Amino acid sequence: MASPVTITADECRLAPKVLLHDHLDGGLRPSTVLDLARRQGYDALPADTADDLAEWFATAADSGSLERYLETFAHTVAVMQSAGALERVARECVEDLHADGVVYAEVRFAPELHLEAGLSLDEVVVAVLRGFASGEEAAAASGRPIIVRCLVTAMRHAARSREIAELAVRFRGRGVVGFDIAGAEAGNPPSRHLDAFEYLRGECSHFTIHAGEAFGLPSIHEAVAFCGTDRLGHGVRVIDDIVLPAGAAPTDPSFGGAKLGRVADYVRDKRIPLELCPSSNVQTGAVASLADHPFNILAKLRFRVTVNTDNRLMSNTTMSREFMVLHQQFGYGWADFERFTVNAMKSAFLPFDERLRLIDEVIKPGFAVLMG
Ligand SMILES: O=c1[nH]cnc2c1ncn2[C@H]1C[C@H](O)[C@@H](CO)O1
Ligand SMILES: [Zn+2]
Repeated sequence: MASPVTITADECRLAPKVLLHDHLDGGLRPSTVLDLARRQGYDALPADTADDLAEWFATAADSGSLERYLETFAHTVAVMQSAGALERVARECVEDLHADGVVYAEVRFAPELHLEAGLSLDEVVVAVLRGFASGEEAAAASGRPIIVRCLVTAMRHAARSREIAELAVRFRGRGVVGFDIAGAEAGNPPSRHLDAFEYLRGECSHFTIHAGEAFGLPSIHEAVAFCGTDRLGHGVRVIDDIVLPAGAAPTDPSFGGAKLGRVADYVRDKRIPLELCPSSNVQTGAVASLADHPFNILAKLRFRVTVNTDNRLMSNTTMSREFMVLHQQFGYGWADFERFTVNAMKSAFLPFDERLRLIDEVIKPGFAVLMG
């Protein structure tokens, strides 16, 4: 389906965007990785200019395997071990999202990966929140505010999820709005961390789970049915539980004859948001190509789809670029992007009244301008 309008990259930057799935350690500026490495004496970087490093990350991450994709994080995590480095990376993250026209973001990272130089979990979170606050202040002073909140991630192959869940609750109301698990999915099912999820549910706290990315439907089933997740990180393989009408093309405007299995039905009925990350999903092999991405099918079937970056450095992307990619691939126009953005804002872990305010005062007026 061709879009009735042609959308440009500049216009995408102007759109008020909402980002729910972005990793702090996957979004560093290449120049900052180099600078921090020099200052800290880290000499294992695979390139020594910002351009070469950017290209190295994008190429190495473009592996078709989540495990190999994740290996690239060794270099970013290595230079994020001091309070000063964490604060700088967090502040620059807000600056970059703000420059890209993001109005609300939830940025996640795994505090347990930043303890090598002796920081405590709490000190790590404090440093990151300080960086976010300083980025927000600068944005507010520019007259175009951005709100950035933090999700703390536990690594699914490790055994600290309960401790990290307690960290999320301890920092609730101070900038942390939820919890996540990430890392290599195969062999590390969400149910390994049931204790953390039960604790969070008892605390009326929010969480999302990376599921249905490298591993299929069983992982999504566990995340929604056993763990009770609020959202799905990716969740892209929910498509494996959907049978399309014979001969349906990915751009088919109607999938009325689609047959949903029990898991897909549950995800859609409960309006469980899918944090889809088109470019990253191709790099990790979650989908074979952008043309094969089920984004459009899921959107047409009225799943609660949202657009996300995952790792801006590894995928050499931004929210605007993900919008452009979807526009070029599926012909989406502003009404579609407004719907995906409202989907994201409704699904955020921010208090309800603040979500409504952003929808009514920022997102809808912003898209109204673009729609002329
Ligand atoms: O897409 C992903 N799937 C699973 N784990 C991921 C993904 N992107 C980043 N991570 C991991 C690597 C990071 O070090 C960690 C915390 O941000 O989360
Ligand atoms: Zn992710």
